[in-house]
Amino acid sequence: MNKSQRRYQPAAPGRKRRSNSPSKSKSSRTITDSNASLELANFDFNQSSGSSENLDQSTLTFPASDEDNISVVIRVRPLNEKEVKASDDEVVQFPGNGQLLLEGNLVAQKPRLFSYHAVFGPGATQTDVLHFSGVERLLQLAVEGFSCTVFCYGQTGSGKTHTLTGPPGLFDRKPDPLDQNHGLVFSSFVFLFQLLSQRQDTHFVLKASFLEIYNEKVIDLLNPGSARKPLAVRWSKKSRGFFVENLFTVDCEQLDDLLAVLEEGMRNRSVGAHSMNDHSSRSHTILTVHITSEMSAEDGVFITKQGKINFVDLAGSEMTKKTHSEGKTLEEANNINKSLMVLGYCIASLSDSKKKGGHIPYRDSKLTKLLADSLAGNGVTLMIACVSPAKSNFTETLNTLRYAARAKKIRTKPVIVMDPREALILSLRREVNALQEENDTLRNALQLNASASEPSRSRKTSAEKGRRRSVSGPVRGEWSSGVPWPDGVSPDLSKLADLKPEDLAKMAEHFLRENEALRKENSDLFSTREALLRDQELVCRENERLLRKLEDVNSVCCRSPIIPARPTYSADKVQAAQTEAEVWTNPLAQSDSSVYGPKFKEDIISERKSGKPPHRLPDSIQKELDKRRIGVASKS
Ligand SMILES: Nc1ncnc2c1ncn2[C@@H]1O[C@H](COP(=O)(O)OP(=O)(O)OP(=O)(O)O)[C@@H](O)[C@H]1O
Repeated sequence: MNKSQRRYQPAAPGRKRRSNSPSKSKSSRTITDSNASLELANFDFNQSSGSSENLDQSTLTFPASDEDNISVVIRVRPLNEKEVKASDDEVVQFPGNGQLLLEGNLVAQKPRLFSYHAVFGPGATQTDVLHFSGVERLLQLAVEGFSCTVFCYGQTGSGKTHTLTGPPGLFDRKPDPLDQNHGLVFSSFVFLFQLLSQRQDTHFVLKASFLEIYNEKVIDLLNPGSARKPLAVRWSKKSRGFFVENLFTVDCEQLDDLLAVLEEGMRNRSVGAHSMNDHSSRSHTILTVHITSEMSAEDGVFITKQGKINFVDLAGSEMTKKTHSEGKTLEEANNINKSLMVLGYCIASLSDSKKKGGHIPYRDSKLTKLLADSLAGNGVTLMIACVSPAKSNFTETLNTLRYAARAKKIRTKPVIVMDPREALILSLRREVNALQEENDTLRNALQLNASASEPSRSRKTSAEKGRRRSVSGPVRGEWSSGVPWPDGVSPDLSKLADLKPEDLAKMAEHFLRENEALRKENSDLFSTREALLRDQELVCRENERLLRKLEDVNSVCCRSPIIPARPTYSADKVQAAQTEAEVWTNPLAQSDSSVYGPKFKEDIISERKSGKPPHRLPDSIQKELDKRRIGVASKS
């Protein structure tokens, strides 16, 4: 990439930013112009502003709460030329408070009211989406070490690509950085570099990758090669997540480098035309910026955090009858719909509180494998659902709004990703500091010439610490660590000056023993922690092994004509459900009473005695079995 050709100003001059007043925090608000409306409800303006003051850097959990829902905002695009020409009616209304009203399509249908974190009307600008969708807050969190994702979902032609990267053609020529049409990705990059420039105490390293999932194949958009060779998606034991093997990542020292990644990927992504969109994305794309930060913490310890932000532009769901897709476009549409269906099942399972802890079919598509962490793992996620206001798209709009409402119920547990060794060193360092403080307190208690207030303060501190360590509090004649006083009675520390030298010597000896006991306790705690970490590692490995086994079993099940395939949430499953009469099993292959019960076993035995085939098998399989049986019979 030629960097010199792509040099931009870090902060685009002349771009007006709407200031977010802190006083508007958590307020409902509507911004309207001639034909625009932007409703914001229950939305924390502080959190979406450019300040990182709210972030508690000392904790390893998400600052708002230890569990948080996926944020969901809706963007309604204006009617397009075709819809205007056809005098299509608008069926979407904006009552305010982050609500959206979808009018009934038929006279008999009731209007439906949905509620989200924010709703952007047709007149909302790209800058409005940047400031009020919460993406700025996500960028701050990514800088703090969280794993963040913004994904756009919606039917084909609803404005996903427009929202993320801008209108079509923007990247056909060298893009103008001042163009107000740039999407969220471009303006996020600018905002990100502004954030980084404010953090002089931290060293940042940025790397970016850009991939697409086209017909269930992962293609590197920064290094597609002439053959567009697909890359493998694998499970990482270390990060406990899926990753794309050999994906090209580019070091991005400057804003230019990030923008060059965006341009390059946009040029290489798969785009096609159908009757509902002339520039339809035929693949899902994931642009990831990895942000590694290194800052000095305490006593020369450096803390490294690995944050990231994913921008996911999903291909639009499409009704192939309406898009008139055929041939290659039809194959693409089927793959798009299939992977979106798996995503839908994952979202439905995750949002259903009754299914908490149940199986989530992430492994059924590449898209869900790569989004697993964003959907329910340790990430912070923002979903932008794009819809059309036109009556002709009523069904698709209703589906998207339902999908989005479900996603809103999903809770994730965001955590900062840190190097485990560094985290351990930091916590050990903190323990050592606490011990040193304790020593100082004890030493202070021994200083005879100290001012009168000194011993009383020391006594208070020691007593407080004793309370912290001992559940039942210090017992008379016994120090908090359990080391008894020589004569069984603790001395009055406020009268240290009156003590005899031999008593003081005894006391000093006692404090030394006390200190020794504390060190031992500390080292015991560390050994326990080490043992626990080892146990955890073993459990993880075992889990890993079982998952691999499960995958093997699945793949065997899917291949075998005898064993029914595991129900997967895919088009196949729906088809199978529709033709239930065709679903069959081979009970001879499975006679485990724990699965089928004793009655089932008896049935099989009686069926075997009667010589009847247990179930009607498909003809081709039955013929094959008969052939083999004949073969066996003639041999014998
Ligand atoms: N909010 C908007 N304001 C103005 N034009 C818009 C808006 N949203 C979408 N459009 C226009 O509508 C057309 C279709 O949008 P876009 O290609 O972004 O849809 P999409 O959801 O990404 O579709 P697909 O899933 O087929 O890729 C584009 O010409 C785009 O510029």
